[in-house]
Formats: sequence, C-alpha cells, structure tokens
Amino acid sequence: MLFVYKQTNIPLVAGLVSGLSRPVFFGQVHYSTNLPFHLPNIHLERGPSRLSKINNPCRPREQTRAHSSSLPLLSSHSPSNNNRRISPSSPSFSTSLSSHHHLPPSSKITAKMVSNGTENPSKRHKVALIGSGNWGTTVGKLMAENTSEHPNIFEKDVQMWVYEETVEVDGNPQKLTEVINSKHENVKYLPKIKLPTNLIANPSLVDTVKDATILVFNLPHEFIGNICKQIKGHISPYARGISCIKGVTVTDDKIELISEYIGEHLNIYCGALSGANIASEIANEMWCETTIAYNTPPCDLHAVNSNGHANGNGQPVEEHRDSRGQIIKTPLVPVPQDYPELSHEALRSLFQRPYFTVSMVSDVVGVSLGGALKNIVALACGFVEGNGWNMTAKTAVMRRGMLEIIQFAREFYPETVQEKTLWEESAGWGDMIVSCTSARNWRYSKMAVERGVSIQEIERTELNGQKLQGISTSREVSSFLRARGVEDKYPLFKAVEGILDQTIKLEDIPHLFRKAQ
Ligand SMILES: NC(=O)c1ccc[n+]([C@@H]2O[C@H](COP(=O)([O-])OP(=O)(O)OC[C@H]3O[C@@H](n4cnc5c(N)ncnc54)[C@H](O)[C@@H]3O)[C@@H](O)[C@H]2O)c1
Ligand SMILES: O=P(O)(O)OC[C@H](O)CO
Repeated sequence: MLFVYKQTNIPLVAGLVSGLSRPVFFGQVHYSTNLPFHLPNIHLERGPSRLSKINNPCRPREQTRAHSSSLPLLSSHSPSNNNRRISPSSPSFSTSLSSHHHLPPSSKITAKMVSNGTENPSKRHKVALIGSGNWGTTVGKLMAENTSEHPNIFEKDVQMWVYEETVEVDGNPQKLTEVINSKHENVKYLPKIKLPTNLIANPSLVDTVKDATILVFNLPHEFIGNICKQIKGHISPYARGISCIKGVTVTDDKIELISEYIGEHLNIYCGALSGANIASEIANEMWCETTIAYNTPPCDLHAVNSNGHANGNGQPVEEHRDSRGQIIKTPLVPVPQDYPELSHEALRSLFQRPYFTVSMVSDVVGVSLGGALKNIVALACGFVEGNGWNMTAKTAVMRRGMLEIIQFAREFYPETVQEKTLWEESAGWGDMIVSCTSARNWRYSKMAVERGVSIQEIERTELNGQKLQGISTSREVSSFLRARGVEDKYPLFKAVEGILDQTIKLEDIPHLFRKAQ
C-alpha cells in the first residue's frame, strides 16, 4: 500500500520540518521540500517488500566468516533503517521524524519511543579509526566529540591508528603518536587544532582494531590493501566499516569501490562517507555537509521487519546485495543484539556535529564514485587554471567531468547506482565544486603548471607527507578503461592521464571535448 501525503497540513509534520533547509530522505519518508516554511510531500510506503525472501544472509557468528559490502535494491536514498517501512500510525513514525532532525529542546512535539531493542543495550560500540592524516585526524576529532556525547551508544575512547613517524617538536625528535597523546595535537597533519583527549593515537594497527565494532577507514587509498592484509583475522567478526577514503582499487582489469574492497577482504559490511569536505575547515568547525551511504544489513536490525520476522535471530530476512545487484552469498555475522542497533540514526550520531551535517543515503556506488572520480576532474581544473584560463574553462571541465562520472557509473554499475546522488548530494556536485575551486588536487596541479614542474615534484616538496589522490586514481581509471577499449568515450579522464604522462598537451583539451560531442 502506498500512502502519499501531498502538502499536508498536519501540524505535527509542519512543526517537524519547519527547520529544514534542504531535501532529506529517511525511512520510507521523502521530504521533497527545500523551503523552510513549506510543507513537504511525504511518500510513505507500506506493505510487502519488493524483495523476495531468501535464507537469512546472516549467520550466527561462530558459524562463518562474513562477506562483502552491499548496495540497495530499494528506492534511492532509502532510508535510515532502510529495510523498515513506517506508516503514520506506526509507533515509530513520530520518533523517526524527530530523531533525524534533532529537534530543538523547545519543541513541543513528543515522540513515542520506538521499540527497536536499543533502549537498554548492555554493550557499547567501540570505534576504531584507521588513518590519521589531514582528514583522518579531523574525522577522529569529530567522532571523539560524539562518542563523549553519546555514552549510551559508544565507548568514549576512540583509538586512532597512526602510521608512526618521527617529528621534530621544539627542536627534539619525537614519535608522532607520543606527541598526539601528550599535546593532543597532530602537529604534522593537522597542526594548531586541539584534539579531544579521548582520541588516542596508537602505533599498533592490530591493537587499534581489537574488539572494535565500528572501523572507520581514513587514509590515502593506495595504502588500503596493505592495511586490510594486516588486520584480517584481528577484527571482530561482527565489525562494520565506514570508508572515508576517496579512490578506487583496480586490479587485473577489475575495478572496485574502496568500501567493497574492504568488505570483501575483511568479510564485513562497509559503507562510505564522502562529501564537499575540506579537512582544515571542518577541523576549525566551519560548517559543511557530507553524505554517508550505508545499507544497514538486515540481520543487524533489531526490530521486527515489515514481513513480521525478527531480524538477527536466525529467521528469514530480506536479502542483502552488493553493488552489482548480486545477492551476497556468504553470510554476514550479525551484530549481537546486546549492542545498540547500527541504524542510520546511530551512525549519524557518530559523525554529525553542529558544524558537520550528515545526509544518510543508501547509494554506496554514487557516493564512492563521486568522491573518487572528482579528483581527476580537480587535477584538470588546476591544469587549466595554471595555464591561464579562467572560470569559464574550469566550468566546462567540471561539466564534462560530471558527465564522465555519470557515464562511468551507468556503464560499470548500472544495477544499483542512483544518479540523483550525484545531482543532489554533497558527495556529488557539492564535492565537484569544492574540489575544483579550493582543494589540494586543484591547488597543487595549478601550482605545478605555473611552476613548470611535475605534480609529483610538487607533492614531494609542498605537501609535507599529504597525498594527492587524483594522480593514482587517474592512472587506475585510465588503465581500467583502456583494458576495456572504451577510453575514447572518456576524453577528460584520458586527457588528465595524458597530461600527467606528458603525452597530451593542455591546449588539446577543447579539441578532445569536441570530438566527444
Ligand atoms: N584532506 C581533506 O581535506 C580530505 C577531505 C575529504 C576526503 N579526503 C580523503 O581522505 C583520505 C585520507 O586523506 P588524508 O587527508 O587524511 O591523508 P593525507 O593526505 O594527510 O595523507 C597522509 C597520511 O598517509 C599516511 N601514510 C603515509 N605512508 C603510509 C603508509 N605506508 N601506510 C599507511 N599510511 C601511510 C600518513 O601517516 C598520513 O596519515 C583520502 O582518500 C582523501 O582523498 C581528504
Ligand atoms: O584536498 P583534496 O583535493 O584531496 O580534496 C579534499 C576533499 O575531497 C574535498 O571534498
């Protein structure tokens, strides 16, 4: 059954949405308004799942290793607690609205508690962060602030794995981990930002991830293979992941989203966080938005699902699929029910800050590809601007770049990608704009052209250990496209690789674009 409320004047709903300034999606409720004083269109779905029932993809933890990431079959931007349908009469309806929008304390609206098993869990999620660069440390800061504020969901301490190195402090060589833990500052990768004392630098990868139920991956993508090898067998079997990494992995002509790569190699489920996010701005608590794509595995839901079967206890649940739309065959190990449910709400409470607005979606492909491929476009914008061309040329590059990202997603992930993610979310056009106007790939590729040196040289001399993800992503994506004989369909991606290799001249870009019309 489909409920559609158009421009409803139900006071409850009006009150709840009056603070919204952008479209948000949650549950099966879609607010299509972006006007603070207008009422939303609300679409509520109910009734049998569009997914058929299969054997429970989650097995008790002692039975098996878990497997892989997944992607949605449900509507785009499906939901917090994405397999759950809610109706206006459902006890969860009012709570869902309020919990997603952090109603101010003055709100007169009272919401009923949802009976989802999270009210009195006996355990707390332990969060581990793998990576401590510019963005890694920033995300560590905001997560540690949140674990302190949500003691009902998370253990307070956040372990942060640091790739140990020696830094000079007050003229003395010291270990970076020791400096972070004594000064509460990452003097190398995020200087002058005070870090919470419950963000703990740890030089041991295995010790960092020990017993963690939430693993947050945040380091340059070229290191993820080695990281997965090192922690495999040392993580909790029911750990869940979030990848903040912008990149893809390409091996033997196969391309994989980083979240999928992590999922497959560690046999866990992993979602993705990406958006128009400049670490130094967020670390200074300047407001911005981000997008998190996460498909709560059905076996992790505590509540009774729409089919009337309890999840996570061995009864049938809806299937879980990967980014190619394939049913995941190797079962996941469910997160035990004595932990708070890892719903969209719980994840939002780990990442959202007053200065960091989180939009939860289910499109892992759109979020991941938007974040990875825009780095190639940002390099192109830097090249163009360094060459003396201006905003109009950059706009042409951005437009072409977005077309190629969409084309790439359609060509290689047609089963599950939701193109609206790229149009509407921070992880799409938002990230494209910020990356091509103020982020590192743009800034330093511009500098390389202006100085007449290679971008690798600039990375070595100017970035103090930080990495430009666009360089390797360009090579990886080009090699993947070439292996399939389709590189000419992607003239911008091809041009960037050619400029990096000095086989294509910058001035050829307009001609290459014209050929592709
Ligand atoms: N910096 C930003 O503003 C920003 C914003 C959003 C997303 N991102 C993405 O986040 C990811 C991480 O970026 P970042 O800015 O935190 O990193 P960064 O560019 O600061 O990279 C340096 C990090 O790599 C680590 N490192 C160096 N050698 C290593 C090795 N052999 N093994 C493991 N680690 C090693 C360093 O210790 C350091 O932590 C990237 O994919 C990036 O695209 C960055
Ligand atoms: O500084 P960059 O170029 O790595 O980009 C940072 C972020 O991805 C921008 O959203």
